[in-house]
Amino acid sequence: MDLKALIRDIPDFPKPGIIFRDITTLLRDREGLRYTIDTLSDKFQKANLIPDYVIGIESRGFLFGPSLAYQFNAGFVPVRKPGKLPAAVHSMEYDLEYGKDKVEMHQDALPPNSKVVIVDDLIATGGTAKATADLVNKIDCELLGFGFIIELKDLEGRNKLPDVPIITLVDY
Ligand SMILES: O=P(O)(O)OC[C@H]1O[C@H](OP(=O)(O)OP(=O)(O)O)[C@H](O)[C@@H]1O
Ligand SMILES: Nc1ncnc2[nH]cnc12
Repeated sequence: MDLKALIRDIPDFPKPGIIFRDITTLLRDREGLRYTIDTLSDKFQKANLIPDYVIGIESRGFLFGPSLAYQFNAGFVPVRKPGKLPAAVHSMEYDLEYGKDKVEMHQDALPPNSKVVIVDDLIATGGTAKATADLVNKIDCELLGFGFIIELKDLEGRNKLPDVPIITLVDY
């Protein structure tokens, strides 16, 4: 299936010069959505990456992570932007193009020695995924790999990530 044909390009959003890869048009397409989740989970399984927990990154990682977790009979753990999670959190700051941002995860979200994968819709500079991997590192868990629907290759975000398999479906 041609997933790129289902992803809409919006020029100059959210600022001039950025081509926004809009996955809402993929999500609303019933065959496209099924194909996306099935293919992502097949690729994980073929690589022998079977997690106990899927970690999804707010907010667009929440659109794919739970379905993937369901396929693996795994749990889903949200990583959120600051101040959203109610219980005690681990926090990790990371650099943006201008300034800084932060991601948080509940301290008790993952039992020690859990096997986890990190899922998001898209990897650009890799800062968000790297910060999420650093959060997992704070607890004694095993990061099996990453899954992204879209990779923006030119930004070389994968070079920031730890040396585990990275599964992607569409490159730009
Ligand atoms: O690789 P990076 O340069 O870190 O960028 C990738 C992140 O940017 C987007 O999220 P965004 O921060 O726009 O938030 P959203 O999912 O809530 O729209 C995307 O969903 C990834 O999480
Ligand atoms: N070009 C892009 N399209 C959609 N989401 C993004 N997040 C970072 N860069 C993006």
